[in-house]
Amino acid sequence: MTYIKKVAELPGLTSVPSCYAFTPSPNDQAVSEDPEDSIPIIDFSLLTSGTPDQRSQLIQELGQACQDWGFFKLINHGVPESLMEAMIEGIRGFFNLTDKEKREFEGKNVLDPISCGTSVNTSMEKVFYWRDYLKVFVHPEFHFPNKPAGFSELSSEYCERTRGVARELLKAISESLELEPFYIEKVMNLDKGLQMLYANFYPPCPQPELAMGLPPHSDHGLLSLVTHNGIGGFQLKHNGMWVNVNAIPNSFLVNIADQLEILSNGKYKSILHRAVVNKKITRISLVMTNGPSLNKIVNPAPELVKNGVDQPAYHGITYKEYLQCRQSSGLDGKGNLDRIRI
Ligand SMILES: O=C(O)CCC(=O)C(=O)O
Ligand SMILES: [Fe+2]
Repeated sequence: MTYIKKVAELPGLTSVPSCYAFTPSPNDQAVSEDPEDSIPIIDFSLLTSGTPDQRSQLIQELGQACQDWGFFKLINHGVPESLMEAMIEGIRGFFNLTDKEKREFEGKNVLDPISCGTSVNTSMEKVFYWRDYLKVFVHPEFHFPNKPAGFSELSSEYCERTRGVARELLKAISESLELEPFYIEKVMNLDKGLQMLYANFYPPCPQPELAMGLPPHSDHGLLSLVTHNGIGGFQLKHNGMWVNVNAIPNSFLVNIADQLEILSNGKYKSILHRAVVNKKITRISLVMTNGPSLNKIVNPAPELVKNGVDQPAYHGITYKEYLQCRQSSGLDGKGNLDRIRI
């Protein structure tokens, strides 16, 4: 297995090696011409320190964003910008380690607390993605590579802060579903909730139209908080078209993930998104997924089944099994969720 960083740095590389070249389908390449201005923006500070009126107005906007987009940009979230920037530099430092150093952290199994590698699952793929990754379980137990120096301490703080933001958002999302504020927190056992960090490294690519950073997929947890180094490449699917999303500086891109789609019985749908690559600049992204505890069986909330739809739309499944199925079937749109749809 060769890291894509190494491939991209080969002197005189002018074309994509065939094992990274996809046949582009015209349908899939279409990107919406609409300005991205319509993507909802949620002001987190109104949730935590707004007046009761501002808070309830915001919860309504949040519910609308979850329903219409499954996605929003989060501003004024209280995580220091310096910490976010330091994390991106920590990730850069990690991928700049030697191959030998990185190999120490290669995991074998989907439930290994630390793993790094290239593409998504090279043992199954015929064509590889233009992406190196580091994936770490950071809660309920904090694991982390011990290199580069200081990165683990920084990450510990970042994980705790983003977990706090996610919990506050999940409280508001519970309310937007007309459930009591701590509903999701309690039924998902968030005190033992699995939080995972994904660091993605996409080096420049000589033919970005042939390669793919990450294929269309939805995230597996409840809610993901994404940041990046300011380089475009994140696209989400909205009304059948891909929309380019550029982050507002110092904001999070927040997406609804599969367990929240199940819990809400499909009222809030997990969003399909992907990462495209570019010719000039390395793109780094940092994704924090916040999920239930591993042994939690996730079901549609009975309160929501009674209130709206007649029948549960998904079979219950433990989060652990869900992760294992996803790993063995690969990143395939929303295929993993489709398997448990009733
Ligand atoms: O690189 C990105 O912006 C998105 C990454 C992503 O979707 C993921 O790691 O799940
Ligand atoms: Fe994702």
